Amino acid sequence: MDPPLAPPPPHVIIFPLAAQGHVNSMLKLAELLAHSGLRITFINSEYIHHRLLRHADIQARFTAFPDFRFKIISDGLPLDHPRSSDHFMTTFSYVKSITMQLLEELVSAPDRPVTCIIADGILTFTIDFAGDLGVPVVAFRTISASCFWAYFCFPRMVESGDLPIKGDEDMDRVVTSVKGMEDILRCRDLPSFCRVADLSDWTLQYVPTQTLQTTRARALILNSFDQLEGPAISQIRTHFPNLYTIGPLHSHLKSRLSSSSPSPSSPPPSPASNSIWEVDRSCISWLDKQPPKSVIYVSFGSITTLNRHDFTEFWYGLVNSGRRFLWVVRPDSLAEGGSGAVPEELREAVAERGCVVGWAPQEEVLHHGAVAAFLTHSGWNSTLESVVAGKPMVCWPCLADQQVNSRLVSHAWKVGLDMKDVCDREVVERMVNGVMGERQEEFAAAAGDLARMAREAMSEGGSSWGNLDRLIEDIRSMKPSS
Ligand SMILES: O=c1ccn([C@@H]2O[C@H](COP(=O)(O)OP(=O)(O)O[C@H]3O[C@H](CO)[C@@H](O)[C@H](O)[C@H]3O)[C@@H](O)[C@H]2O)c(=O)[nH]1
Ligand SMILES: C[C@H]1CC[C@@H]2C(C(=O)O)=CO[C@@H](O)[C@@H]21
Repeated sequence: MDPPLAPPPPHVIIFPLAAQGHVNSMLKLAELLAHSGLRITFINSEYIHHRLLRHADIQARFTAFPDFRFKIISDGLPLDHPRSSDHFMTTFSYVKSITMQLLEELVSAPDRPVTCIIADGILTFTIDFAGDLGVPVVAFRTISASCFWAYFCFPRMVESGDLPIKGDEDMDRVVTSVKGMEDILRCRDLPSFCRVADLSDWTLQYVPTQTLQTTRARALILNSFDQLEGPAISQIRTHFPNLYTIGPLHSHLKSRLSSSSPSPSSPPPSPASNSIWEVDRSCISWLDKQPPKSVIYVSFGSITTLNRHDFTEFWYGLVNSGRRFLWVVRPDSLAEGGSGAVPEELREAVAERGCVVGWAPQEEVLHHGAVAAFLTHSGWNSTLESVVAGKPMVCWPCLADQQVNSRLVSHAWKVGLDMKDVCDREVVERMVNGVMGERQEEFAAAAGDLARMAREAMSEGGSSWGNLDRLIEDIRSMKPSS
């Protein structure tokens, strides 16, 4: 008699918000779980998938896992829609309207019984729909634990009078109702959505509500590590007994792939690209020609746009600093359209000391020996990548969680400067020279310590490594939907 067939591996559906910063970290998680033998179905919007196929190596990378599938959905917008930062509020309601049918289709596939769904923590309606189908949901919030916790404390902030923020005079008022972070947050450091006087503002209601709804998920995954955000993580644990801090995911993935490579002495795999923009590698050749630690890398992420005034102030501040700089200016970076071209009188200096590309291999750039520091918008992926690379930061936060993240850099970890709420050429010049000049050693030492802690967390025996093993065992213990 033939031996009984081995049961199929657990099948996990991964459901990110259709945005570069979310897809990036959730694709890294997908690769980690596939690498451990789980079956994955990754839900991508047509817009994101189309661009990943064009600009990243996802086809080649994921065919290595025979059981890996992409499920393509619409985000409700035409493919040529510019998708600036405020389009998410439109897509949330459209994606919610199609999610029940989408999950019914996936869960009813006879050959791929679903074990669980890992859903973006900003899409908690998935918990209800999956619950109706008897499928557990694990939430993955792609922002910092500190920002997640600030959103979670929203009701306490309103009750204590910390919110609403009454106007400019309030911005430096200390916020005392985010437990564990009383000594660090001012009004101006709260997520940008808090900068409204009307508490019934849609976004101010939606994002904290999604955060509070997360308690109804079976578990919570955060792309962070215990030593990086101890105060917030210990508070979150009191509400989420099943909490998995498994970050920095981009580097955790490399650590796992290296440890399982045929010859551990082989160089770590080059960072897999999840870019939805065409990467211009000419900046690496340019960096190769620069002296060690002589360049400041400048990038404001995948959705931030700048108005003409801010663009001009950054151009003058960077040139006047006298430093070499590599600046990512996405084709859609300028809020009013146009190319963000160099002001005529700066062209000679830029030609001499600057390099401008539309999209860079950021992880590789941050690890390059010529790069001394990072002028960033403080998106969470960029922040973690700079932490792992041991590079000090100048932070110019724009949106959402970035305000919290920049405060962590300057006042919790002390690995850089926070240029929050200012865009002025003298300040840009001063801050760039602050991290690259007189205080360079101080910031580099602190950034080096943080990078070491990150390496420990995602090495075998570290907290993130152990938490990921625990998450995988938890998933294996779940019964697939019949
Ligand atoms: O030239 C570039 C510029 C960026 N990146 C990558 O693009 C990602 C950008 O992610 P992030 O730094 O998190 O910024 P956003 O794209 O703005 O991410 C959105 O999503 C994040 C996760 O939820 C939030 O923290 C941010 O505030 C939000 O704006 C990072 O992995 C970068 O390595 C490149 O590869 N090349
Ligand atoms: C545009 C933002 C709305 C919320 C998302 C987010 C989050 O809190 O998960 C962070 O920044 C952006 O990616 C999204």
